[in-house]
Amino acid sequence: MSSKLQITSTAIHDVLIVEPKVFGDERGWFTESFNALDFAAATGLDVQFVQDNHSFSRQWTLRGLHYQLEQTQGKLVRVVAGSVFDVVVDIRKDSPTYGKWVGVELSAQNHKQMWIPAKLAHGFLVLSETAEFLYKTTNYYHPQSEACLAWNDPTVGIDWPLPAGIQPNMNAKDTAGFSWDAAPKF
Ligand SMILES: Cc1cn([C@H]2C[C@H](O)[C@@H](COP(=O)(O)OP(=O)(O)O[C@H]3O[C@H](C)C(=O)[C@H](O)[C@H]3O)O2)c(=O)[nH]c1=O
Repeated sequence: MSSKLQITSTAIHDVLIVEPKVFGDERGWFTESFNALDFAAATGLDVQFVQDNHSFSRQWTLRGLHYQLEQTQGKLVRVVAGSVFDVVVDIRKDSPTYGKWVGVELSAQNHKQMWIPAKLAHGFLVLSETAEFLYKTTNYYHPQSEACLAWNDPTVGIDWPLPAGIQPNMNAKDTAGFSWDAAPKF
């Protein structure tokens, strides 16, 4: 166990919450948001990241639930401004947690990160007025094989923290996401 990283398991067996040590002082704080050696030591994983992504979203924006069928991407995700409810759905047919979902609040305040292995559907709902979402991926963007699982499929039953009467702010692609039954799986 790395002295600088706290790893917590989730209801999906290989989805991990990663919490880096935050060093506070009279000026503010410092943290190593990613350290390859510490990450490997704390998780036992050997992953190489090839792309960093950064998105800005307004409150109640919901992006997802996305995955790539080819060039599948492992993701290490975090929030640097505001807060989001980050969700992962297990779409691996041979997984003991197939069909299960996990949701965790990631925020600039809690410094929590989520490690999401490849072949999982991922999305998030913005809880704060705005949010900035950063993540590292283990493979490159491959739009031609992108798929989207519907955010509100009753079979998956994700319990999004949406206030009554509020509809999520989504693009057309995500609004037309596959139902659980129709969604391509691994
Ligand atoms: C993902 C991506 C997008 N783009 C371009 C394509 C579009 O012109 C524009 C917005 O793309 P999109 O609407 O797919 O962005 P998100 O809805 O934030 O997509 C992401 O949302 C969920 C939460 C994920 O986990 C995925 O990493 C990713 O699918 O950025 C790129 O140029 N490179 C990229 O890697």
